[in-house]
Amino acid sequence: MHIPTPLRERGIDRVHAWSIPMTTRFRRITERDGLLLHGPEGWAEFSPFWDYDAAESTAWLRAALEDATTPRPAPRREEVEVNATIPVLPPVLAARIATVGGARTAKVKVADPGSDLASDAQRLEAVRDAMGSDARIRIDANAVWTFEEALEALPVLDRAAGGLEYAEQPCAALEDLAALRRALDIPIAADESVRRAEDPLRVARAEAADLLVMKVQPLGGVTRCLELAEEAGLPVVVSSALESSIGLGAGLALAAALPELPHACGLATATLLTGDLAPQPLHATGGTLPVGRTAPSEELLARHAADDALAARWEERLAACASLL
Ligand SMILES: O=C(O)CCC(=O)C1=CC=C[C@@H](O)[C@@H]1C(=O)O
Ligand SMILES: [Mg+2]
Repeated sequence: MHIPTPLRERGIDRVHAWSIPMTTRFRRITERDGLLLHGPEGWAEFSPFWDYDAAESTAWLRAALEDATTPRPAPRREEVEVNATIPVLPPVLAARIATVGGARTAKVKVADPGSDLASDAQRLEAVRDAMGSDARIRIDANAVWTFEEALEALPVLDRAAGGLEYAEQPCAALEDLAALRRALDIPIAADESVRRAEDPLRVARAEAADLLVMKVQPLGGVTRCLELAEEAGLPVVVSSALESSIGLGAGLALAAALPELPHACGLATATLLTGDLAPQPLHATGGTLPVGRTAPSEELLARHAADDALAARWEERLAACASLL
């Protein structure tokens, strides 16, 4: 694959396109794909979702370039506590994956077009039953509710879950998030209001969230996330963008470098992929993941190589983003 000049100049000497089917449909996708870039520090991942245009995807490229070419920040911890991530599934299946990898925290997807409030509540009840009373359960509504819908749904789901750790992005608008915080006793986390906003700190200034979800690629890299976290002054939950274990490693580097990490991180998503690029994929044990750089094997790069048509789309996308750097 052609390596754009600005990347070559930064020391990128290899680019590889990959594609791996997901175990379950998540975020309306059934297949995860992207590029790995190799540079002086090792391999890094560039894998913006296809609904991100070139301008928005350029932050993802900055993140990958930083990770491939500059040393990661000094870690303050060697392992990171992670949550199980539970897609919109029937209660029996949701309960089965709630404790995968020994997780003591679960994040349950709700408000999907394919589910309703009653089935979301049943999923939460099943997850609480499976995990026990001391586990933490959070939900993620991906910004789909109106304020009124959230005001109705959140107390119902809070009861079904036997208490929510927090609700992630119940509504899209900052005013609605702020009003929910005032109206309810359930902490609110901002995700889309951070990762897709022109100003990721506006949500903190608007007092519209109790905590911030940070994803390394959409926010432009580990260093930028650390700066944003310091400026925001709110607790941070590091979460993945459904990367392979190569990209998850950058999320773990951020989680390891944050001065404080009071909540489990959403980085245990390698189990949502049917395969991985690293011989030892980042699958949690004892509810944690180890911090450190993960390298792919040649065998797995070959096994999961994108076909020619997909590789050509990625080559084009890389060129477009590189020209915007
Ligand atoms: O936070 C987690 O437990 C895992 C990551 C996760 O849920 C997500 C990753 C990428 C895209 C998203 O739709 C989703 C999220 O909204 O947080
Ligand atoms: Mg989210």
